[in-house]
Amino acid sequence: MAAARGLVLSRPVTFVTGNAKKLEEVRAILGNSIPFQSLKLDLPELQGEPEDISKEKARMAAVQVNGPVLVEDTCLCFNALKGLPGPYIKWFLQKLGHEGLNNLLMAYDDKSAYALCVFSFAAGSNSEPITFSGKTPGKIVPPRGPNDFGWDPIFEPDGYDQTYAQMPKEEKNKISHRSKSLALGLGFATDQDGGVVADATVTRERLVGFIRGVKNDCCSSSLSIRVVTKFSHRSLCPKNRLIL
Ligand SMILES: O=c1[nH]c(=O)c2ncn([C@@H]3O[C@H](COP(=O)(O)OP(=O)(O)OP(=O)(O)O)[C@@H](O)[C@H]3O)c2[nH]1
Ligand SMILES: [Mg+2]
Repeated sequence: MAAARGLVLSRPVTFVTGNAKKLEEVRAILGNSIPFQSLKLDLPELQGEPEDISKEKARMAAVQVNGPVLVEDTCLCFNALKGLPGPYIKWFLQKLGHEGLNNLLMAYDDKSAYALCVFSFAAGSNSEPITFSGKTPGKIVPPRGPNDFGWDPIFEPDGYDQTYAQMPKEEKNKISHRSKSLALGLGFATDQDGGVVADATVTRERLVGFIRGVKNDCCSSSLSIRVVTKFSHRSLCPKNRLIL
């Protein structure tokens, strides 16, 4: 296991999002573990794969903030539709509503879906962002529960008989796509063996890129971040945690 050492960033991390509910959840999940500030900005979004969309958001955010940033992109993926609406869920939800989203699956027996959250961290405007993805499997159901956040009322996570919307917030935050992604990226939630509780993937190449990027942007001391993660590829580094 690598020795623990702090990484020093020039400025506190800014979580950039135009979505107040995301911010609320990120605050609840991170608590006081990692200090961060937030900036309400609705960044333009690429079309394409979730990871590329998230990374590009991070690049744009880092330029605007001129410092270390965290962004995320959230997808709701229907297996019968080969992952669509995916990153386009915001527009599908706006145009079709909960009923319309259910109707998209009318022709299919398979109602399974997954919520995917891709966080990207860029240490500064010259750094290549690194992404962390968290995924929660479930199924699409007719809406149940309060309608205060997006598609929460129509997503029932596997192993639960409640939709995200019906679950107490703390319960959702324990198992959500968002908390899994954050757990992987920031080493927030660790299990009893010290492994990260996350259904997510990170490769050695991405970590190396991240470390290089952070080193490029390291300056004077105002915030120290410890990133704890676990290689998901068993042959690469089973049960290992990397502490930067
Ligand atoms: O029911 C939900 N439970 C969630 O946990 C969740 N997380 C995001 N969303 C919604 O899914 C779309 C993602 O689009 P999105 O990632 O581009 O977000 P956004 O544009 O709202 O904010 P941001 O891009 O400025 O961060 C938007 O409609 C969000 O409201 C959620 N809905
Ligand atoms: Mg957006």
